[in-house]
Amino acid sequence: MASVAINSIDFEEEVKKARECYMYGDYGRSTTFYKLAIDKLRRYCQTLSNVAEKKHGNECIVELERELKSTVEHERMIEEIHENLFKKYTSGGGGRAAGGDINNDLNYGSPFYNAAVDERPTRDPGFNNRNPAQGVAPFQPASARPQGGARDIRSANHNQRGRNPPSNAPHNKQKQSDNKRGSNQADNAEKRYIPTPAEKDLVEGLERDIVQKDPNVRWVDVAGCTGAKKLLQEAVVLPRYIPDFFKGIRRPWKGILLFGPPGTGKTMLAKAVATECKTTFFNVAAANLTSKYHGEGEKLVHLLFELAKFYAPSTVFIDEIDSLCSTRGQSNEHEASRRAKSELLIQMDGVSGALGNEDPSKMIMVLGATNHPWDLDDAMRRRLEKRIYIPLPDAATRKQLLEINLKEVSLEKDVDLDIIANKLNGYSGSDITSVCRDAAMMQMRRATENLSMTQIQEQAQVLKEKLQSPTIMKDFEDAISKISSSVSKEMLEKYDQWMKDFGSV
Ligand SMILES: Nc1ncnc2c1ncn2[C@@H]1O[C@H](COP(=O)(O)OP(=O)(O)OP(=O)(O)O)[C@@H](O)[C@H]1O
Repeated sequence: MASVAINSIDFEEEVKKARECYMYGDYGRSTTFYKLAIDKLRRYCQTLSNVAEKKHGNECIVELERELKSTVEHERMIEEIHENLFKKYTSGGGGRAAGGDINNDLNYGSPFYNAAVDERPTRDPGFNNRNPAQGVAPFQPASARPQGGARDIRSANHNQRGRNPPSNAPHNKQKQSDNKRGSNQADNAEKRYIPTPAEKDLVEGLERDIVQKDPNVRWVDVAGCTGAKKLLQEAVVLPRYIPDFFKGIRRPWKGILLFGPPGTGKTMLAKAVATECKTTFFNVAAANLTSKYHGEGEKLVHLLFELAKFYAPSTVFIDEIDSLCSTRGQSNEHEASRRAKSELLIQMDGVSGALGNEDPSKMIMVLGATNHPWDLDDAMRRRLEKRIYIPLPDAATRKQLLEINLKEVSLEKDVDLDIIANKLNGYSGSDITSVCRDAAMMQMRRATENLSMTQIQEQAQVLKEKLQSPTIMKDFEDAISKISSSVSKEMLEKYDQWMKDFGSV
């Protein structure tokens, strides 16, 4: 059939999706999209008066119906395979362990899956080797064709199995709703979110850049911040362990804001929350939501929360949240970021629903961080109900930070950490890390001061011994004189004021 010239109407999108779903083995959704497309095209043809156009439109309908029929057949075939497998395991031959889950058994990763026996459906011997695109009619536009060539239909079937067990198998009903979007791997394997073809790239990007299974930062790794730790424990950790108490008026907070000068440990605190609560950690730089994935911010935010629900319990940490949720209606606000922001607000409202279901294992906690709390949108500020100030470290915390940073550095006896901590008044945690790093490098600088690269190579062994000598007090004094505090007095006054106006204690 010739390519269709009726490009202007909106059934193209349905055809595109129908074919995409078909290519990826998602026959159920493919069928739905085909039906929608056919319906739209049929109605469109009824409005045509030009005979040739009408004839062409009807030819397209016939072609789409043919594609639909083949999709339905494939869907049936997959269901049949599942049924056969089910019969096999329930007739006693499969040796399933008591209490085992048939859905797990149907996964390829399962010990019950035997590729040699179960792989190929018998109904259509050529099916597994066929490029699915060959089976479908060339209804264009070409843009509607999936890019990158056809995917192996066997892996598509694999996905189909992992994703949705056969709808007509009664034993699967419960599991099916629990496991709607993800593959349910064998018992000990990690479950994975299976995206739709349209979501694939974004989900892969999110999983690569954002999801962290174990951030591995404990409370003890974060110096000071005692008040913040206590509040976070009360707000995040305790509801997970004693959910019955955190109901009604005591319901957990929808979201928490960590604000304060840069480099004071906000990110570390968020990671510690995720580690201590054993939640999946989503570490999102808000700016990425609008810039890195051009124009897809809204979709990305939506998917981010889909993933968070799927991998729940989750902690969604949004750093620099002010860059996404700055005061609304500013003339320079881009439409895409406005939409992403609205989606974030909607999703955050939904998060309380996740908590409201009273299942702590489904809990999603949104933690925002900002160095510019005064730039936050009112709507977002309201949703970040608990607002915790992470100030510059006090003297005791500064000493603790020095100890943490210098635990692998040998120090001369004259090094007095209390004196250094006093000198670092006004420095942030990351400023202190920089001072320690610089001080620890002084030894190497002294040793290599007048040497060329060639001489350094030649004297490597002697140098190595010299570098064993400890860091001295003067190294710290020199480092402090070179590195100044990154936070100004005016900024600190601004934080204090905002804390008085909007902060939580
Ligand atoms: N309280 C702290 N305990 C231990 N290390 C800290 C602390 N505060 C800062 N640091 C050091 O500073 C670095 C930066 O900390 P972190 O990223 O948590 O700060 P932040 O407040 O999130 O900064 P920003 O606002 O710039 O994102 C850490 O990797 C760590 O080396």
